[in-house]
Amino acid sequence: MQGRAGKAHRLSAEERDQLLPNLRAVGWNEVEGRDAIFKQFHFKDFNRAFGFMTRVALQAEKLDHHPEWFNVYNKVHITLSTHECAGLSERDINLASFIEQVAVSMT
Ligand SMILES: C[C@H](O)[C@H](O)[C@H]1CNC2=NC(N)=NC(=O)C2=N1
Repeated sequence: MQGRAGKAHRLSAEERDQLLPNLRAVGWNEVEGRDAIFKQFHFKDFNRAFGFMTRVALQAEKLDHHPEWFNVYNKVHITLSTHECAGLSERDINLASFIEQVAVSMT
């Protein structure tokens, strides 16, 4: 069981300036009116979309940090935020980074 990836405090402005540009560069965007990030993923088919979700889900369990997500056929919409601090924490950044690795391997 991996420990929790990072503390659950809201990211400071400096941390955001450091950490968010890399995620914006691959399509993550801040959510209007909520301290969260969002990205839409499109896969070739449902199988790949659900395989992606399965791999992310297993990591979310290991990290005890879970996405908010929606799936219809080959599309997966993901919102990340840390409920404990009602905002973005490094756990969200870590999970987003993992999600990107899985997504790249599922194209
Ligand atoms: C009890 C359990 O450890 C907590 O509810 C975990 C579960 N997964 C979580 N996921 C997210 N995104 N934020 C949390 O604060 C959180 N807390």
